[in-house]
Amino acid sequence: MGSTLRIQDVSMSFGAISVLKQINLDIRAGSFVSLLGPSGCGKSTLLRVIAGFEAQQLGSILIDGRAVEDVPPRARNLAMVFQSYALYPHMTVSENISLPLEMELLSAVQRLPLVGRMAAGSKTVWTDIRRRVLDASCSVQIDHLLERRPSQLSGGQRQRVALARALVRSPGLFLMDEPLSNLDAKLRVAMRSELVSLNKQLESTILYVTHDQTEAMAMSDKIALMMGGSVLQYDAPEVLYTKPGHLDVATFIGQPAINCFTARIQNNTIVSDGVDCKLWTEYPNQESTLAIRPEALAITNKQPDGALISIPVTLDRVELLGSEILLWCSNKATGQSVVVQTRATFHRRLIDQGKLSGDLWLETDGAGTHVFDRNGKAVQFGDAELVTAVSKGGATQ
Ligand SMILES: Nc1ncnc2c1ncn2[C@@H]1O[C@H](COP(=O)(O)OP(=O)(O)OP(=O)(O)O)[C@@H](O)[C@H]1O
Repeated sequence: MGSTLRIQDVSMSFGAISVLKQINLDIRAGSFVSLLGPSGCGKSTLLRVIAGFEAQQLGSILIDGRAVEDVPPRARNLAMVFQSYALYPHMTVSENISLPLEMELLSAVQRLPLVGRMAAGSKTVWTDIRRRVLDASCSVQIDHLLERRPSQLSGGQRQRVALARALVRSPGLFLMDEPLSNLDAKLRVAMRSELVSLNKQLESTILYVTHDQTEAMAMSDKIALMMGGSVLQYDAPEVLYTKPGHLDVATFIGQPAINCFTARIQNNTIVSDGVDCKLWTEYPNQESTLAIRPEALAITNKQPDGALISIPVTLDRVELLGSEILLWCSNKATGQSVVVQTRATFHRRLIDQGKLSGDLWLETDGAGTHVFDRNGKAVQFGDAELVTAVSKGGATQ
């Protein structure tokens, strides 16, 4: 069974540069959690602190409920997998995988070349090591490569060796730092599902560093989105996407990026230039941001009647992605670019029906729409017309 990991108020600086700012994370045993964020936000540093290669100035790390500040890296019951594989070129695959076990299980005498094999108890330990090397290499399907050297392997095979070397000690926690980023796109996708299967099969806990949101969204039970040394949101992937708590989360997650409009909260309504917006909020007056996911917008040549949000636009460019299509538009009043994502077949139908000619509008019923206050915090809002109806004693359904 995997370990639990608790990170409590961890802060860390390199000299005057504050790299981790009061990080708090609770990671369940057996779960797959990603640290996601842009380059330089502190993901690798946090991993190195957990591994014990760097020391935090404040806060604690608890593995299986035990504070590990005074526990050396080797004794923390964890294994790290790096982007660079870190294999020994002069050793065979088998020797690379067995090395961590040899260091752990054999005495200094038993490790001596030739004579070590004859030392007392050595035979039993070596039998155990060989069995575990075979088990680990079978788990990642490289048991047929055990006698090769790293230079005789492809990138994907080398990464599997690095994984097997981490697996062989059966640690409760795996720390993985961008382990797939040296692989080509196709192999990366294949290895993604293998890592998830391995996580479920071994019930091990995996903390996985990546700056690739697709990778994090595809693999993780939960994602900690980091920026500037802080965790902005720690949630399941779909929650990060559908309920971003902060503007930076909304803009980081999603491809193409969410459309953002400068707006203001004015006497309980949300106002944005060139946008007909019928959103209501109890929030106090202030500058804000209105954000709409590209797939939540529909394009029409009929002036929207009753849409919560509509925007008069011109259609500038169409970009085919395969089954999906991007419609790059600009707001007629402000010139601001707005992107719409839709099915290519649906777009074809609109053209055939002559619905992409003449005056055009984008509209949404409020799905995929978010409002953020001047500090970037998510704002609760509702339908202004519904609120008016309720206040006049009208029906709410
Ligand atoms: N040994 C060090 N000395 C000084 N500054 C460091 C050191 N290691 C990292 N930093 C700084 O700490 C910050 C966080 O670095 P870190 O490697 O943790 O970021 P990251 O999110 O993993 O980035 P990337 O995705 O590019 O690997 C960066 O500004 C980096 O320059």
